[in-house]
Amino acid sequence: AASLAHTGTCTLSTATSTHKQDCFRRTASTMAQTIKYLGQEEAQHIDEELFSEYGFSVDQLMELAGLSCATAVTRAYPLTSLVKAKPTLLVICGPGNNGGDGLVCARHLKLFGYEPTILYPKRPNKPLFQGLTTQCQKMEIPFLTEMPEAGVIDEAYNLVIDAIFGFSFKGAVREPFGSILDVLNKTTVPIASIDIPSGWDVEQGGGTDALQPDMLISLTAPKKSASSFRGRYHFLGGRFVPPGLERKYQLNLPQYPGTDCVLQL
Ligand SMILES: NC(=O)C1=CN([C@@H]2O[C@H](COP(=O)(O)OP(=O)(O)OC[C@H]3O[C@@H](n4cnc5c(N)ncnc54)[C@H](OP(=O)(O)O)[C@@H]3O)[C@@H](O)[C@H]2O)[C@H](O)CC1
Ligand SMILES: [K+]
Repeated sequence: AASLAHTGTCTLSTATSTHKQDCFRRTASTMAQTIKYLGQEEAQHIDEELFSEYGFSVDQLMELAGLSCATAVTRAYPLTSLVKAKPTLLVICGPGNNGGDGLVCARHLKLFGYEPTILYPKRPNKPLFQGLTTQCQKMEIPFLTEMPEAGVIDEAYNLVIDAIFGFSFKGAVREPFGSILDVLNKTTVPIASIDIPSGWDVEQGGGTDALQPDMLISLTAPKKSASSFRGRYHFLGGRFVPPGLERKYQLNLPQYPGTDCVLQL
């Protein structure tokens, strides 16, 4: 029965439970195709409208986005599943709001029992990011002063969280992030990318030498590049979209279960 293909939830009485789970996952993923995959400008317009028309502040949405990311990570990599003796994670934060999501995510993961370490090489001189950095320091999360070598990362951490670039990334990667991405490409530890795998074109995806994350957490709605994602876990987070905005952009968001802030696609 396991070799039979289904497009709906399997009702075969002879099917194994694994087969039924596979069928269920395929059905969910077929349904997920109806979600709108956003272009770069569209994602930026939605973001701006959330602030200008809908009255949100950046810190509010960043908190919800970062909490979604931390929650999704706990679903995909529960504490009990980690292979290293300690539940260590490396969170790499970039210079924009994607990096801010990473700082919030790290803080919540610490509260969830993980041991995050942060690399934050380019810190914007703005109260929001200074506050998020202080909060992480007060949570006793260590900050690295430089990117470790690939072998050291593989030895020391269970997972890398990529919060380097999000939907405003454009052009060739500038330093110090080019070297950081080069190291990440040499690691074997799984990578969980927030919103976009860093270095990927937001719409076209990554080239042959691009990062291949094990997990992608799309915020608000997936971006076009998410259709090239081949990792194991694709989650949707950022459950804050008002109905008028969802209608205007025809996002066709799936219903989040109950009070959950994430949904596996
Ligand atoms: N509505 C939502 O879903 C929300 C999502 N959030 C998160 O915010 C990011 C988008 O944040 P934004 O600040 O607009 O942009 P990024 O984080 O993607 O990056 C901007 C910084 O990256 C630098 N940059 C851009 N291209 C390159 C490059 N080729 N090389 C090096 N550096 C680059 C850029 O530098 P500049 O010098 O150009 O200024 C910026 O510093 C979204 O993806 C979500 O993760 C919000 O948290 C909540 C709402
Ligand atoms: K990212």
